[in-house]
Amino acid sequence: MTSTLTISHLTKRFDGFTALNDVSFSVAPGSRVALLGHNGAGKSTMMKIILGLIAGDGGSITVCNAAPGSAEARAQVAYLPENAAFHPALTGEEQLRQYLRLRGENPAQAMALLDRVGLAHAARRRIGTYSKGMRQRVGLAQALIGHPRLLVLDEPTSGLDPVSRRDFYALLDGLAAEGAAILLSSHALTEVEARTDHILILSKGVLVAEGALVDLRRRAALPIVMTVVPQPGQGADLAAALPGAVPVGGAYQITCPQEEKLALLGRIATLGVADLEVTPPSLEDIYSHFSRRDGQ
Ligand SMILES: Nc1ncnc2c1ncn2[C@@H]1O[C@H](COP(=O)(O)OP(=O)(O)OP(=O)(O)O)[C@@H](O)[C@H]1O
Repeated sequence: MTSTLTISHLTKRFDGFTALNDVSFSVAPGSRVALLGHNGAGKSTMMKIILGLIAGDGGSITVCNAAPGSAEARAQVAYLPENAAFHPALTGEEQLRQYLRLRGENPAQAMALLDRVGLAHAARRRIGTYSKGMRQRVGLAQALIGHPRLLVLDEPTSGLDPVSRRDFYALLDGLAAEGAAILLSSHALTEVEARTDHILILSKGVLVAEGALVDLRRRAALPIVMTVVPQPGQGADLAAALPGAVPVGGAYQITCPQEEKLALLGRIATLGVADLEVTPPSLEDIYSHFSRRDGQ
């Protein structure tokens, strides 16, 4: 399948400072890709290059089979900045109609777009009265104009409450299911872990890890944690049978390397415990592992 976005050996320097160093990756249609990295890692720089706002210094980049920033690419790419700003005196509908006109589309689509992002009820209210979550939805509605093949979203859920975040990702899921490719940056690793298919980790301008969460987890080879709940009155026996187990609120936690997981599970099963929970390393653990390896 042809990639919607292909970046090959991309390098960007600012006055001798290397913001992106030999970065290569691609984004397939219908995939939800998270771009992670510390402050200053190069995420925004990458997005600006994808959008054609600035040029790279080396390497190549193809956006929807076109050069970034070309009319062909711009027609197929949508961007949502972290803090989308709108005219506070316009209603949601008026703002959307204006964007539609600017994109050469029929302004009558405004209500359908607002409905799609759950804002139809507030379409005739001024944006100045909208909450942050509602303004983000206006931004997303604007980004949906013209059925883009690639959505570039810069920290789209920052400042949103948990329900708004969930709704926002549900919308993205629908777009991805229709074949749109989504590249989003985020510092909210827990939600990224659950809602994206592919993860890119940038550290000081270098792509230090890339893959599905399950691949990154395997490559990081971080220990897993087992939480074992003893049968009533059996805590001391359980602790004696599992050297290294740490008591935590009536249960015992054991940390073990991935490769010893199954053997340990077998041993625990013979002990007749009341309950058992296996916690794999989180994306936060994996992210720290790959970022810190490079001195972050
Ligand atoms: N126009 C510029 N001139 C000089 N340096 C720049 C310029 N734009 C970005 N940089 C530098 O490039 C590096 C990457 O910046 P960038 O904004 O891409 O990081 P980021 O990963 O988006 O960070 P954040 O999470 O804080 O938004 C930083 O060190 C930044 O200071």
